[in-house]
Amino acid sequence: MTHVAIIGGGPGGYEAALVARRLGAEVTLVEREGVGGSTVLTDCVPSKTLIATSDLLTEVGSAAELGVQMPSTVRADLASVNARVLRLAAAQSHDIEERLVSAGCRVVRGEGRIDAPGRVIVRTAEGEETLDADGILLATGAHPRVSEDARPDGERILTWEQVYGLHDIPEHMIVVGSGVTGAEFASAYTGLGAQVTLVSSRDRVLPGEDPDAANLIENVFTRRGMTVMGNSRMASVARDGDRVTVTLTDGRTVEGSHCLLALGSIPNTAGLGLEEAGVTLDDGGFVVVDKVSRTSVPGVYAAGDCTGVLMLASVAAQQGRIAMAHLLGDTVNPLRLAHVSSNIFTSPEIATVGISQKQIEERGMLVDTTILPLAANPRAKMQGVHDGFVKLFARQGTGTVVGGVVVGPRASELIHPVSLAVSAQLTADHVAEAFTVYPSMSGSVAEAARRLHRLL
Ligand SMILES: Cc1cc2nc3c(=O)[nH]c(=O)nc-3n(C[C@H](O)[C@H](O)[C@H](O)COP(=O)(O)OP(=O)(O)OC[C@H]3O[C@@H](n4cnc5c(N)ncnc54)[C@H](O)[C@@H]3O)c2cc1C
Ligand SMILES: NC(=O)c1ccc[n+]([C@@H]2O[C@H](COP(=O)([O-])OP(=O)(O)OC[C@H]3O[C@@H](n4cnc5c(N)ncnc54)[C@H](O)[C@@H]3O)[C@@H](O)[C@H]2O)c1
Repeated sequence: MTHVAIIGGGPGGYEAALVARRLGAEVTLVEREGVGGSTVLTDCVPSKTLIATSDLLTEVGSAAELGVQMPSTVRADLASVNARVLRLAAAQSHDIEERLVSAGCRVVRGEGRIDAPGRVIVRTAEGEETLDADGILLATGAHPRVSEDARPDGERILTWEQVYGLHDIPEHMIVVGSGVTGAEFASAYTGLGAQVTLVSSRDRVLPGEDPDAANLIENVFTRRGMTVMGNSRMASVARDGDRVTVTLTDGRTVEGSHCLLALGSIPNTAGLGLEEAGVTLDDGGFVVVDKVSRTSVPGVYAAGDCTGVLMLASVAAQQGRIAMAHLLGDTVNPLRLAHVSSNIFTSPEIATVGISQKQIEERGMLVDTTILPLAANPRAKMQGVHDGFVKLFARQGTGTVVGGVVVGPRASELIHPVSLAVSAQLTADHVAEAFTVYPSMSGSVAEAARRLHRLL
């Protein structure tokens, strides 16, 4: 039987393990922290659980518009919120481990490294174990980037992994970094009632995202009382008792009660024996892979954040599945990044799929674009939703939908018809002709598609 050794138990690793078992391989999964990985224990699952509470409070904040009087004391008990966050994360990790074990995978708690192609050494609490494997998958993820001059102390200066230890809503949270992580936490703590300052090194928040969506969210942030500091690069963070001071590279300072560092991630590729085994890394230390997750060494595959390819849980899982299909001789469809859908869990949410406006402009693609504000949607009016839009991109000539952006409440759900259209290469007319419920937010997806109708 083919033996597969997987290092790392996040979605890149555990989804691969399940596929490999289904394809008849013997599987050993090595994980040093907990099955589910950072996704489940520190990143995706905890942050979205925290955001669920923040969203509820944000919604309650608009109750008066819908004719409901709420007491002014509605507030979150952060100690209970964070206890729930950690409980849910631990339960999900446990569920995934049970799934793996009942599927017949062997899960080893320990630190793995490649000794040579075909051999993994695991350091466990009991000692060392050698695994001889026909195929190896690296799915070791990434960890928060910090700086020498901004050292997290786990109390006032925090990484996103440490915020669940807080028992009280921070009086003034300074979030440094306005990528997806920074924007989500800035939005969440604003919803939870904290004063928030977002320090952005670029001229706008979410620099890598759709410009209309980024402008909208920045306007919402400032309207809700957040201070957004553009073109502001952090040089250092210092703590003095219960105050923190963020000093910017131009000498300005910002003072608050807490600081959250959201400066990006570093791949977990050091100390894994990769260079010695001949696995090529790029300048950032990410494992270089092709579209079927192969590294430069035959039989060694890599998936997820350690590869730096679109750092999303869904992409990590897909890379892992593809790697196992390739290794074990099943039908393989190479990774198609042009079909990926993702969501930024700010309030409102920003969901995107397929090709972006930036890519359209850079590639000079002949694409028609339509943007339809949600404010005109009857359901949105009934629900008091004022911010959001649907934006669709369709190829000129064929009308094929190649991408889209939805900004609004539960945009993560509303994007699905657009995602289906992109992956099935449907035309805007197909999307327009499908019935939508009246009244519904999804009516705006169909209406936007109708606006793309062209007489060919
Ligand atoms: C705050 C935050 C929120 C996010 N929210 C979302 C979201 O909503 N949706 C989304 O799609 N993505 C989200 N992401 C991105 C997502 O979390 C990552 O893309 C995903 O975790 C990548 O999965 P992975 O399997 O590559 O790595 P991980 O989930 O990081 O798992 C890697 C595992 O490998 C283990 N490991 C590392 N080295 C070794 C070793 N030598 N031996 C044994 N084990 C080892 C680690 O302990 C870890 O458990 C978020 C990221 C952050 C930072
Ligand atoms: N909802 C989701 O799916 C979700 C949520 C969070 C993260 N992620 C993924 O994780 C990946 C990483 O996102 P991220 O936001 O953690 O990292 P990022 O690298 O995208 O953003 C970090 C930001 O910090 C800024 N920065 C760095 N040093 C700074 C300094 N000294 N002062 C001020 N700003 C500074 C950078 O310019 C950058 O804009 C992304 O691929 C993202 O898609 C996904």
